[in-house]
Amino acid sequence: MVSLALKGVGVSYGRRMVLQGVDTPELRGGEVVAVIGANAAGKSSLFRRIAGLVLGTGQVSISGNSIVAGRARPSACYLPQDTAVNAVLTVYESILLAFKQGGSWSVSDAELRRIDAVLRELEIEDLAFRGLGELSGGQRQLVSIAQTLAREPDILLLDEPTSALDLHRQFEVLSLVRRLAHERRMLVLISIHDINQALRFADKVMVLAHSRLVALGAPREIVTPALLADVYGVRARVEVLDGDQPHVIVEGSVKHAA
Ligand SMILES: Nc1ncnc2c1ncn2[C@@H]1O[C@H](COP(=O)(O)OP(=O)(O)OP(=O)(O)O)[C@@H](O)[C@H]1O
Repeated sequence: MVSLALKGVGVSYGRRMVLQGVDTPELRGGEVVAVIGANAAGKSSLFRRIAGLVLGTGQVSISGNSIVAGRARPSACYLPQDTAVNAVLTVYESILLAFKQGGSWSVSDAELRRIDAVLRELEIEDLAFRGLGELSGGQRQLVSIAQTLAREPDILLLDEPTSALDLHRQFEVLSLVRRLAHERRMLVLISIHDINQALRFADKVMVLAHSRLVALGAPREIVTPALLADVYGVRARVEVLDGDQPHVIVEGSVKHAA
């Protein structure tokens, strides 16, 4: 089973350090880890560092092997926040291309069935032969997710994958990702601003603030009013709804507290 561990990981852009000293215990396949934090906290930078797309200090180990930036690493697949659109391709072609990246160009029936299954699971079969350029923002986001899932990576780094999706689609995508993580023993790191979705779908929460990892653990233990005040500057309470589901209710800003 795949595992990921970070030791003293840092990221700088030029002389500006945006993350430092990020240490984690071994995160294992089969888990969904929500990475949360305010805007510019370094969530995308951490993902790029894990994917080997930016250099930095410390050590990223995947299944015990240290990762070196710039080397191809098919086991970790990064879905960026903003994905470029090649308007010439159809949805199906774009998924096929993403899927075949770095591999042979022959396509087996089993591989075509895998793409069909991903389209079906994301409920976008009707888009298969539409051009990418004619899709809505949410539809494009679903296609990007399909491209990533079709590759069946061991580690999936999803950077705000539901930011453009409606409520139904958010629920469906997060449920699917959670199910696939558990079934395929895939490790999923997902950056997400909706704390309630993180509480609902993640097995663990990782919190970035003040250029550091400030907390990592079970969502209901980590997400407390004190943490929300520190990380987001909000006054909030956590209520248990539907019997067992914790839910964050934001009441105001710490700055404007009486
Ligand atoms: N390519 C880059 N060059 C220089 N600075 C960068 C670059 N990418 C990100 N940064 C800076 O690094 C910091 C962290 O950015 P990052 O995108 O990792 O944050 P984030 O937590 O993903 O933010 P958001 O929630 O707003 O998407 C920010 O201050 C940002 O301006």
